[in-house]
Amino acid sequence: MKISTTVLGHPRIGRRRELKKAVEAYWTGGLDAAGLAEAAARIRRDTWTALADAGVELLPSNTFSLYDHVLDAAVAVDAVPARHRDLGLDALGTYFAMAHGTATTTPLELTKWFDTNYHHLVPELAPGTVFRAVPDKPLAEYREALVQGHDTRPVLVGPVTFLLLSKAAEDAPGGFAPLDLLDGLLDAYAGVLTALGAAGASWVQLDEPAFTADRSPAELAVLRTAYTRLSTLEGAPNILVTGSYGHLGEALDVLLGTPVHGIGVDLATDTADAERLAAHGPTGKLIAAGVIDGRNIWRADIAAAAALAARAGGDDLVVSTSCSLLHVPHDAEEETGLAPELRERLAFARQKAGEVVAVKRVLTGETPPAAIGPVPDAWRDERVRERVATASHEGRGPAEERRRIQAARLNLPPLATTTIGSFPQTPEIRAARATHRAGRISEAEYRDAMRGEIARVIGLQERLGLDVLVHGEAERDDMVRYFAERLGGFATTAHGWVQSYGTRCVRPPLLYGDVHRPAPMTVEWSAHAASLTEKPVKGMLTGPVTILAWSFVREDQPLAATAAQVALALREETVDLEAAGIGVIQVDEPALRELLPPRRDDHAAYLEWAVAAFRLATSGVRDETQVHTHLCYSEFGPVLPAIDALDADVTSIEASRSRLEILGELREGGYSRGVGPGVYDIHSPRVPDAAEIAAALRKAATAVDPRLLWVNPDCGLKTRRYAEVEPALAAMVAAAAEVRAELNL
Ligand SMILES: Nc1nc2c(c(=O)[nH]1)N[C@@H](CNc1ccc(C(=O)N[C@@H](CCC(=O)N[C@@H](CCC(=O)N[C@@H](CCC(=O)O)C(=O)O)C(=O)O)C(=O)O)cc1)CN2
Ligand code: MET
Ligand SMILES: [Zn+2]
Repeated sequence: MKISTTVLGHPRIGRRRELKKAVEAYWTGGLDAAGLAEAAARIRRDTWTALADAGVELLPSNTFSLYDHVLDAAVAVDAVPARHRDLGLDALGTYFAMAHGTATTTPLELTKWFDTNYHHLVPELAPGTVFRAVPDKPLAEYREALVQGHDTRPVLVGPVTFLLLSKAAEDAPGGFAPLDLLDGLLDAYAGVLTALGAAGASWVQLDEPAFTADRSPAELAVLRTAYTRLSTLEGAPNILVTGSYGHLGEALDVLLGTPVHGIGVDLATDTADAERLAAHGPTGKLIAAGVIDGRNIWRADIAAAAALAARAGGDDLVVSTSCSLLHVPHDAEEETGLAPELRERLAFARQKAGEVVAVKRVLTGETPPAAIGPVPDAWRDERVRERVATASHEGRGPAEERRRIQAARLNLPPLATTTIGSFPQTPEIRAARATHRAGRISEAEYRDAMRGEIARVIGLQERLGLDVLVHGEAERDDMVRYFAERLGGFATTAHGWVQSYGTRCVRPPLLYGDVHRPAPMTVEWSAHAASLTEKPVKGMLTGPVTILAWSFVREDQPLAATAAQVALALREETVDLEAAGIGVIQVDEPALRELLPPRRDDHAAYLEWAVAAFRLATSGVRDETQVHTHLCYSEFGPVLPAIDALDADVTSIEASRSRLEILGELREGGYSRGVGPGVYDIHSPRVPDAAEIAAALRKAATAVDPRLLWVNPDCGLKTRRYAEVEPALAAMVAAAAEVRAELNL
């Protein structure tokens, strides 16, 4: 029996976010293309060195990306939309134009990468799309590693997942589906693979995570066709097909029936594929057993992982991670500020590479597995457990009734305008936070700076004529981390950055113990904002599901139990906000869709606890207090009934990059609550004009009852600059007035 070790991918932002800094400097002219290339090469070198030092034998390449690996895949097959190609920019310019648009062109749509907090760009395809192999990037990275002494396995998004993640271009005819383009795409992939083979690569990894979700017989047939063809190509490397973020199930049987050379399974999310492989008997293929969880940061039980790998693998076993390590930070050893009993339980990318090697050593009998001690008693809180056991999420009156009471209290115009919560995080705000953290300004000085910022943001919203104001979230470095820093049971890291999209990164908190709220978290800021204006100010909280989704969560109890603890803490906060006179409270759940399991069989159980947690968090306030929620970043079809069950009074929802498609779905579902479909995209620096927003509003008003309609951007404004935000919001307010007059509301 042969055993070796690998990881399916690696963090690519650099240990200190060097990539973010380099790319952003390139955009603003502070760094030239050569400087950017150098920074990128340093990160790749560090990655290969780190993996080799950890003892990993089979190293991947092309796991690096300047922005996004799905965008890279689109470029590798020349799937560049005409509007970006026609800009006439150089390759790098075209690449970044696809990623974030220009003053005159919209970017590709951005959406969630499976059930993770990573976001990928969505390739746009049309019947006329002509694919062509453009293997430059994987080839260059393969050769670069080779020069450094590493014969790597280039990694690409698999062709079928590529098509399933793509969307039909806006001008594509009705019946067109990206899968129609399979033949042409396989030709292009064949070109890329044979180029890599000619350069000396003996293996490539093609990721097909789309097959850990339910797939139709037709889609499974496409998988069979694709891999039968690609694995019998003259001159191509051996192919390792991986399925991450769930079990492959039927797709595993399909792949076993093709001549593909290796299969990677995610056994950390679900062990079902190990059973399927064990039942199958000898496969004659390399099996990459993903026993080390690529998505969470708790140290693995090495003995259990070894047993699982042995069950899945046959004569040619590769101990591996369940997915790319893209979703975890670089190195837990750097977190010297954490309590030792917590730090010793953590495994970030560097430790996970070590775990893969440790599993092999156990399997080969070289070393016994190290044991992990029991969870410390101090992490339990019996009072929290008691309160959760007796909590109820009943309490508010019927939605219709609430609507009437709130309308009388708030006295808002139809098509009321608002924003999603955050205003730009300016260099001044960040600098104030950095100097405060460094101890160079006092708590009081920092608070004064934030209060001043709130006053400025309130003044701006009054000048712009918005109807429901926000305090702007200046005091929050991140909408989850901010709460984690104020809740018991959480810890935060100093350097634990993870890429969210492009150059945007987050430091997910560690949720290790029972959660409780020692003191109010947001009341001071919201009350200050409300004291500065006659208009209603929305209190702003992050919901329980999103707090879990964007943290690394304990695994010693069901998520539902942890969610209820977080929800109770938030409920206490809503009650305090209400008591402070805040009449509108928004509880953001942008990650509601994200945690939805890939298999339909698992949806109901998830949605039940997710909805229950949201309702627990929001049902403690009186009927006259208007509860808003905000959802973004996904296709919401599968969770529409759950959105209704949240029982929020108003829901704002990302819609502009997906061309308001959500509205049709809402209408069909008979949605009868307040709804604010995002009328412009805030993820691009492009400033919309009033005519374009008015057009979006007219479209929205035909899809839902205009009396239910709110007017707001797609998401918060924290990533934008004031130079973009002010004209965009002015255009939004003007468009609302125009359409309000037209509709005679
Ligand atoms: N957790 C989470 N997930 C999410 C979202 C979100 O808001 N939060 N939004 C969606 C989209 N994702 C996003 C993710 C990140 C950012 C974002 O803007 N991130 C910032 C970092 C935010 C942050 O923590 N800022 C810190 C500053 C951290 C920092 O850079 N510190 C410097 C030093 C301080 C300085 O000089 O700024 C350093 O460590 O080097 C602060 O404001 O205090 C970034 O990448 O630039 C935006 C959207 C989906 N998922
Ligand atoms: N209230 C938050 C904001 O405006 C919601 C963001 S959803 C990713 O930034
Ligand atoms: Zn949002």
